[in-house]
Amino acid sequence: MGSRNTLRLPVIDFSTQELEWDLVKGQVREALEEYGAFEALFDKVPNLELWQAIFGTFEEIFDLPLEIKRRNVYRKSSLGYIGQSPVVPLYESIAVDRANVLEKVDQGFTNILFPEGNPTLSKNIQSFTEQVAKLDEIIRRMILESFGLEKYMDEHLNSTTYTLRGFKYTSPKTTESKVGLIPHQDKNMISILYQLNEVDGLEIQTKDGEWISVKASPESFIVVIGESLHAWLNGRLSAVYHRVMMTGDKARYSLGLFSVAKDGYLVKAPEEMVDEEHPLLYKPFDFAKFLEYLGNNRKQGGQKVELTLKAYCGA
Ligand SMILES: O=C(O)CCC(=O)C(=O)O
Ligand SMILES: [Fe+2]
Repeated sequence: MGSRNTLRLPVIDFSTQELEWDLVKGQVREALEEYGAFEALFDKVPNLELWQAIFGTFEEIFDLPLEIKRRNVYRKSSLGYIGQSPVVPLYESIAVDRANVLEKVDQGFTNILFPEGNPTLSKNIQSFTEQVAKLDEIIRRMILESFGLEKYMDEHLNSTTYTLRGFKYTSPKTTESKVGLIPHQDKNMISILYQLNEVDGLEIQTKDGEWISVKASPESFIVVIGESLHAWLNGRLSAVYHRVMMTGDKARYSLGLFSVAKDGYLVKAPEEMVDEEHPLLYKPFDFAKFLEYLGNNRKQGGQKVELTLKAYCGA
């Protein structure tokens, strides 16, 4: 596998007042076919103060003793706290499930951490999610249109909900690169990543196995395709491998908004995507059950099992 280079991901501008829909749709399709990822400019969103406010609370959580984080955050909320594992010691993250629904944020996240309530936090999380979700929706509309799948638009868009995750990568305090997050494909539909401070580290793998270092800017998001969308499109787009590499003496902070299929919804490739040339790759699957399978295998020390969607429901 090659070394990191200075290639840049395609940059796509979603921010003009009158978005040139067909032109941008073509750019999205091309970037996703080549890289499974791109950099998106989206002026309807940047509200750094709001995001830093959300992250300020996440940081307070990161600063709690591990025992308390695990007990209060991980067990009681549905996805919660992950971190301080021997495999990726620099990585920690906190998740808010159903982050687009105010009462779910209140019940599943805020009220657990702040029994006396913290309506501002819930509102900030929900409004961040709502704004970034607009970008997720535009991208998915463009993808469906570009594959001629308009008749599935409402069903597809209604089939998902959003998880918001905050990440902290502790500095390795070395000049040599250390793994912050191991190479992986996301499991969900689409991930939209936003780096909150000046410490870069995200890398995207190209088809030739080269790693592209992403140079983050406050104006842009990194959009990444996950395995669920890859499966729903029966392999027409690939879920891109990416990782985080850390050097130096500063921590890295980022946020990610993940569109995920709702519990109980079967992710199933439309018949238009299946033909002789493209035989069905995955049996229909329930995303929540897939996550459960991943969790159970990990708990049983199943690291040697290939924990991919293919292993779970390959056709
Ligand atoms: O922190 C980042 O920029 C990447 C996070 C990521 O890839 C993930 O959570 O799946
Ligand atoms: Fe990821």
